[in-house]
Amino acid sequence: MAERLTKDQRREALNDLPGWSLDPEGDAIEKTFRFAGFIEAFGFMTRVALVAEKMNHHPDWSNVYRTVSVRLTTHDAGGLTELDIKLARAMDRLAG
Ligand SMILES: C[C@H](O)[C@H](O)[C@H]1CNC2=NC(N)=NC(=O)C2=N1
Repeated sequence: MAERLTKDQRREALNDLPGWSLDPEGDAIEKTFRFAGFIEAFGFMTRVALVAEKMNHHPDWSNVYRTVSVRLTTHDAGGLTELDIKLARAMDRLAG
């Protein structure tokens, strides 16, 4: 199972993830993605869903019209792990 990141590892990972922020407890990272419209937002979610399923690592997220709000945490570990960082990078790539 993936190990929770240390404080230093969390800080280092976030330096490399523009737009992502740590939640107050340090157990999750969050980002709000905004798209041109609903179809673009939903297309993003569809592409991410395929990657997430392949990784067996799934986002907590919600969609309102052209906005997708994302929170990444590793439920099995009760906090942030390398899997969340990997998925965050994939989401940034798929949003671009
Ligand atoms: C059994 C299965 O491996 C787990 O339930 C997976 C599925 N997707 C998951 N997604 C996330 N974000 N955290 C998890 O701990 C997790 N665990």
